[in-house]
Amino acid sequence: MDFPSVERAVKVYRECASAPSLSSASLQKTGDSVFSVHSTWSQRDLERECNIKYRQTHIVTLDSNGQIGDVIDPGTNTELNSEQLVRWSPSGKLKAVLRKIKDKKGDEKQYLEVWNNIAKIHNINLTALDKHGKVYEDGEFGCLEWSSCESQLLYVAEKKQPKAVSYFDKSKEGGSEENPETDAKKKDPEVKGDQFVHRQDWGELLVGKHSPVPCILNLQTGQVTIPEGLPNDVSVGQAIWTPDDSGIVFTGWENEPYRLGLIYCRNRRSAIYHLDLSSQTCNTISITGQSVRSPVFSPDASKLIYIQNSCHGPHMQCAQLIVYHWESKETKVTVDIVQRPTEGRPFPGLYVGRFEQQCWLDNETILVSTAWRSSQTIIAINICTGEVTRLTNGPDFGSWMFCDIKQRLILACRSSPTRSAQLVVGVIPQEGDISCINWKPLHESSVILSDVIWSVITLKPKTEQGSDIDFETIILKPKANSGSQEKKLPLIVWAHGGPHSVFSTGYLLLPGLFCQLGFVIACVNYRGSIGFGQASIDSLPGFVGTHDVKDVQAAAEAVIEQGLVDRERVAVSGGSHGGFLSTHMIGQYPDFYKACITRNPVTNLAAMLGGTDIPSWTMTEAGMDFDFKIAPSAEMYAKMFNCSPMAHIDKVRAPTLLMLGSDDLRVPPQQGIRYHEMLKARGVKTRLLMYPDNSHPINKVDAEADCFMNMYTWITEHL
Ligand SMILES: CC(=O)N[C@@H](C)C(=O)N[C@@H](C)C(=O)O
Repeated sequence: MDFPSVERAVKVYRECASAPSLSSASLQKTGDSVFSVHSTWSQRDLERECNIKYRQTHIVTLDSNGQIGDVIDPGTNTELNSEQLVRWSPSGKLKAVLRKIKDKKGDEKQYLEVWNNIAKIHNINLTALDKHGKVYEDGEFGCLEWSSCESQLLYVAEKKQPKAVSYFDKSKEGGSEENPETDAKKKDPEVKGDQFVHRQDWGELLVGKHSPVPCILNLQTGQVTIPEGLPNDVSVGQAIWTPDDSGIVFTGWENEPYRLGLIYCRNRRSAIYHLDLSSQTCNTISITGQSVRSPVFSPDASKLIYIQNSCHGPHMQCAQLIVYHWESKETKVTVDIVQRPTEGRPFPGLYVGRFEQQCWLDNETILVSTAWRSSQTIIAINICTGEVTRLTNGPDFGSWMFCDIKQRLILACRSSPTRSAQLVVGVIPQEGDISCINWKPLHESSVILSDVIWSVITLKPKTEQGSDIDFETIILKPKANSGSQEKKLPLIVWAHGGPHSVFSTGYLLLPGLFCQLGFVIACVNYRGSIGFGQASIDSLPGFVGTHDVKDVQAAAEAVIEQGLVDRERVAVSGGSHGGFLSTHMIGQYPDFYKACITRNPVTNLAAMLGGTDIPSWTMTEAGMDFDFKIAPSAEMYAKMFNCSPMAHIDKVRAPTLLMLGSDDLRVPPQQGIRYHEMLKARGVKTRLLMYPDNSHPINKVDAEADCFMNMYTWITEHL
């Protein structure tokens, strides 16, 4: 078959990759029945080789019936690359902005600004205050919270460490009149001989984040204080004010005995704490020995909700929703873990990282997005009864992210495999069925793949164990060929990473690109994916390399049975655990797959254990309990090796492209390098691309684009 030219692939990449992705969106009430929608987007800029950030504003009015009236787009997109966090005050009159700026010497400085509707009214140089290290702006720990009286801001930053100096540093032996700066710095405590002490951080994508502490900026004095009374050896994040501003509530992750990588791992031991600022006493609110996160107060301040799941086992799990009554201190599980959804009770459970800042419809109902089989769905939860109502379930958009709620106006972002992100608003009915929402788009999707059609198929597993758990596959087909039997198309089978994550029917850049270029794509949500109940998740550890492999193969066969695909031209792709699966497929089905493309693949669990930021993961997925003290035995290493792709290396024949991020702390590049060397030594065609300054996702703009073009040329050369 003639594949589209490389030039065509470049053009399609430019078009599809130009789709902006939403970073944040919020609603502000700006008048009677008038709301403004501020959204921040990130977009690849191939010319500048970076992601740019910009803000868009829309105005939404409600008519006399309380329904959406006009949507006005003033066309005021503004690029904003120095803003790290933005937070509107409770009254909506002030806006706090954390900004990162390079000074004339090229050193990075962080400022906290406050704006009113006319101008900037405060600007505090946090770096110059020198009370703490960098402010956290990530999605795990980061926060920026206004006190209810709008005079204080709460955020999280790296704890200031005593300065480490050499025993031989003469400048430290005494101040001098010529060097007053040295004298001033001498006021800070100094520790001799600590310069090279290893300080563990929170791992992949959280490099340099060791010991976050809460910080309070008083806007009247311009002073920052780090509250006293914090628990020892706990990393503080997601801090919020208590309703009367007398204290703070936060998530604290245990630092001891050592940190395990936090990103993509919602099973780290943590607790919800309440610190009383005047008495400087700190108490736990949640029970200990769990993994908890995201505390949020109800609007009437009577209840605190948070998310809880086990701190043992799989890295992502179905979670409980906990309600804590602030006065009585009583705790209740309001939404429990769902083992197996059924036809009568299809809700598959909660899979939530963090609640949105404003998630309350009223004092009883919260709104949240969660994985629901192969879609991302907005649900409403009555926290008194635990009743769950699905608010989004249309055929056109499979991915819905809840953004904000003001009064009964809801702001959401939706997408599908053929349409990039689109902001929509709707009004939640006061009475009757709250899922009857007429959604109104604020703009068109910036990319529409009109030549692609998508569907989801449900499959039964072909293994005895766990055979009662079904799984799904998202299929993308080029429209022109979807009805034709004559010209069969090449197929790419795609496996997601994790393994406990999911492909949702939102905008999928790489699968969409390949489909635009004439491939059929099967994105497999094998057993163990999130969104299908806890029993599905628990069915995989101990069976990786078997159950997941069989499900991926069953999905490939099912798509071929539909008659559109040429079974002689099948390739496999995936990153990380998806790379583990891709390399397994070419080892276990050497006649079936004609090419393999993989990003930072796990190829040998036994070897990964010593180099990854999540040694616990390698043991759990191989079916063993992790203990912080464990020094694995030879049998344990054997178990990990035996379920790895490396155990099948002798059978591999498919040409294999490996793309590695040199700075990946999650799956060390040696995993891919060794696999590449083993293939070379066996005469199997292979190519290794190493992307400097890229970590696990390989998502720097130039690297990502280069990955795609190399994937395309590799596949078209070998299919
Ligand atoms: C928990 C985790 O990070 N596992 C990795 C091996 C993995 O598969 N990561 C996923 C999220 C990825 O796609 O990179």
